[in-house]
Amino acid sequence: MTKLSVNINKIATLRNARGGNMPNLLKVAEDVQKFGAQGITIHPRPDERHIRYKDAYDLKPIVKTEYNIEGNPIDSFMKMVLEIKPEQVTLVPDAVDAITSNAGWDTLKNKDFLIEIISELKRNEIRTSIFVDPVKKMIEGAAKTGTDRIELYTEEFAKQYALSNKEAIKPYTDCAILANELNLGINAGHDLSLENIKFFKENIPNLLEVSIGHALICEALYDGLEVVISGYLEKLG
Ligand SMILES: CC(=O)[C@@H](O)[C@H](O)COP(=O)(O)O
Ligand SMILES: NCC(=O)COP(=O)(O)O
Repeated sequence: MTKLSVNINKIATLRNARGGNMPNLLKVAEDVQKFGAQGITIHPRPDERHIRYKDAYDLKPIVKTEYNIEGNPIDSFMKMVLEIKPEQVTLVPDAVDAITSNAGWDTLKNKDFLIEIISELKRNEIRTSIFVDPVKKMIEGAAKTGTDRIELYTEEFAKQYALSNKEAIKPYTDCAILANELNLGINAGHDLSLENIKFFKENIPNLLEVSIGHALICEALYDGLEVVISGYLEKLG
């Protein structure tokens, strides 16, 4: 089974546009779970332009499924996740001013740093995942960091799929086979959508979890969160 974790960053973006509490992020998180999503993902950024650190704390008692917090493990991020203790922390090597995530870890160059951060998270009984490009030597490097899982960075797949280039799945499938051999759990995310998710899932052996935000919220503008979430669950089932 592949779990659907809904990234609610965009709900916070909309709320922040007017400075009030509409839409209510906590209510949306409750409803998303009620509609069947098996997790909630947030990716707070240092400028707090969407999810704020306070939201991350407020969400803790609301998330009854799996709480996944993503981000660059700068000091303020680590302090926060060690206090909140979500089920999973996904490490992403974002630049401070990145518009969105745009690269996976170089797991070779950052090996010692990742080992240190991952050990600290695991000492606190938090499952770890690290965001990686579909490049075999980066998967091999990931296995040496001690991480529980990898998150395959799927932007390039999504871009090529939209151009009908289905061959673009190959590096993802190859890396997934390797990750399975190395006993790494496999998550995936970035630009996954109702259009491309079924094909992606069918080609990734043992895909444990996808985190989806941007497309899912855009799709929900037309069809509503409940219908869209059940659409994903059907395709992931
Ligand atoms: C790691 C990843 O792909 C997502 O977390 C994405 O970066 C969401 O962040 P934004 O909502 O800031 O684009
Ligand atoms: N980890 C990926 C994520 O949380 C959502 O990415 P996107 O669907 O907003 O591109």
